[in-house]
Amino acid sequence: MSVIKVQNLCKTFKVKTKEAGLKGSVKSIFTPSFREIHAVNNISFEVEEGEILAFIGLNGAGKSTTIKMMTGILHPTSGSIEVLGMDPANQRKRLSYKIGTVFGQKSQLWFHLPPLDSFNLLGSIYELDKEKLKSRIELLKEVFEIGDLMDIPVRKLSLGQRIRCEIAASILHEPEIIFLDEPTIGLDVVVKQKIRELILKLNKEENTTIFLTSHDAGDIEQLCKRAIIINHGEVVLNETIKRLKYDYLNKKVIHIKYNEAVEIGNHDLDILKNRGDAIKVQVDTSKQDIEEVLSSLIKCGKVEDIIISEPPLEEIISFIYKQNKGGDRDEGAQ
Ligand SMILES: Nc1ncnc2c1ncn2[C@@H]1O[C@H](COP(=O)(O)OP(=O)(O)OP(=O)(O)O)[C@@H](O)[C@H]1O
Repeated sequence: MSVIKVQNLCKTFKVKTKEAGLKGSVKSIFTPSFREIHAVNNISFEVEEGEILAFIGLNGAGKSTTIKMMTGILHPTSGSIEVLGMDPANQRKRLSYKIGTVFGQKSQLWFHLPPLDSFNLLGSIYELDKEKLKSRIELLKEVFEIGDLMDIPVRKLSLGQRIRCEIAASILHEPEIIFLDEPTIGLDVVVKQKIRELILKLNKEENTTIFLTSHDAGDIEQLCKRAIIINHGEVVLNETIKRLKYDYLNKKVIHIKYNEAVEIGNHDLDILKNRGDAIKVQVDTSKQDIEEVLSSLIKCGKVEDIIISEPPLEEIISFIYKQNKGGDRDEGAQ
């Protein structure tokens, strides 16, 4: 069953333009001119109940504008949105009881208050029964391991601690859908992994539908089953992660350091860099078994260090854009 239905959605912003200098400023007062930014340009997609969907694109592609329309913050210019059978723009309050939002860069917790106070305030806003709120807070304290943080003012929490509290706060009222906009931004790898585990647990145990935007390939690979990629406010790809992995997320880079210079031999390897004692090899996992490549490299000499990395998501998205003749951008489409 689809819990989100978006059809031919458009959002156009009208922004005032001004010529440079004092003359331009005066002219813009008496004869203002405008230009249009088509932030979201005729997109359609659906999200199934219990799905974790990645909604990705480079800066300025239209992700936040779409989320804002789906949560009722912005009104569409044209097209339609249905979230849990409701029209977000006209039923924003009713919808807010059923959805949760986390904007990684903005806090919904009161900065100078401890999380417990914010949780109690949010409980009142969502009109939760006192006993139910208490037991929900107890459960979230345990699952999110935030029991020790509940009395510390939010401004004194680390970013990772704050994000754990943010996500807990966003699901206090047991929403059916949560919108996570960059939930792991700025976090170190260990905390990132913890947040990913919590998101998966939430999806599994409460069957919460998750609409996720992220610039982190790891988030997408580990959490999502499907990704929608947008560019210039248009959907350029709507594909399963399995397919995406096969087509685009299949490149891994092995950095290997030996204690002395080695001879790699006649292997069928895509060597990006060879310093003798340090070698960088790219593996296309859809064609080569990474385990086999690793074991052949390990046999070449005494290994001091191995790192396996993947290309940044931006690189992958740019590649997809080029394939779809979209081109890159960091500003609004005209
Ligand atoms: N209130 C606004 N007024 C005018 N233009 C806007 C407004 N909000 C967004 N835009 C423009 O719409 C386009 C899409 O912006 P949006 O914030 O949706 O992108 P995004 O994909 O979320 O980018 P990012 O990853 O940087 O957050 C951009 O060109 C942006 O400048």
